[in-house]
Amino acid sequence: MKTWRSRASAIAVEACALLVLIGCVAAVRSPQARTGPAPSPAPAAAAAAPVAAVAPTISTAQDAAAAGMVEIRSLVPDIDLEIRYAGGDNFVGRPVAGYLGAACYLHRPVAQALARVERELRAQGLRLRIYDCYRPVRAVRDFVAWAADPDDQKTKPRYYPTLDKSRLLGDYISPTSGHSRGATLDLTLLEPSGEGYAPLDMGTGFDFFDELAHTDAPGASLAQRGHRQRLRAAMQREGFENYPLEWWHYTFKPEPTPRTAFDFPVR
Ligand SMILES: C[C@@H](N)C(=O)N[C@H](C)C(=O)O
Ligand SMILES: [Zn+2]
Repeated sequence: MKTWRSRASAIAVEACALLVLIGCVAAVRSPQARTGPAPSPAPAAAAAAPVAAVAPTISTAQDAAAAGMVEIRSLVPDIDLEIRYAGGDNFVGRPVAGYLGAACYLHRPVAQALARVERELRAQGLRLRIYDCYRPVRAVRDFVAWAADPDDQKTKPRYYPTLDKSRLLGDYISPTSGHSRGATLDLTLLEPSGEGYAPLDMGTGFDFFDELAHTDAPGASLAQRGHRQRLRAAMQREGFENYPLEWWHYTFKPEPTPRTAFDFPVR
């Protein structure tokens, strides 16, 4: 027959086991235990957001050369650049801090890989349009401050009509963006149109923060998903990985400086 002492120790063991289990579940659910921010409801959102697992250190490099980066036009002089954060046509609705000009800086091997993508696409009659490349840390801080201001909703109809502004930080705007490490860029495909080139229909515009922008969104038409897959295939062939929540966002792997972010201005 069990004594009260042995019954008490059995209960204590069970209680400990329960606590361990609760601890494990809490750890799995805790944002600190994940590499990315809060999960989105759609299946594609199960992918980890492009947030550094360890906060990167910020380099003191004052310009691209010191950072080991090159401007893409030094390799492809006529590449199509539409650097949105250097002007007012973006989700913030004004030029973003740190963008003093419209330029695309990337670490040299990343820029070289991008030049190869452009060359392969030109052979198929297509081209790239680049929306953003290296993004200074101060620009990311500007995004974070904008996201924290609920009074400024002027770009909501165009950029996040279905989402509350408080939901953008994390899945759609990273507070420690890979762009600041110089191996990530945002881009789309262009096709011949009239005298020049026009963007292929991707189903949403650049920086449209919505499930429809998830690369494999079931809501996109077959043709739109086909265009997204064409961009993804061309980028993957040269070592770039897509972020599944944004059809336009790619990172070259392995990153040349995975633990270092930069803060020199884009000019
Ligand atoms: C803001 C958007 N263009 C983008 O780049 N989003 C990802 C998640 C990022 O901020 O790194
Ligand atoms: Zn991006």
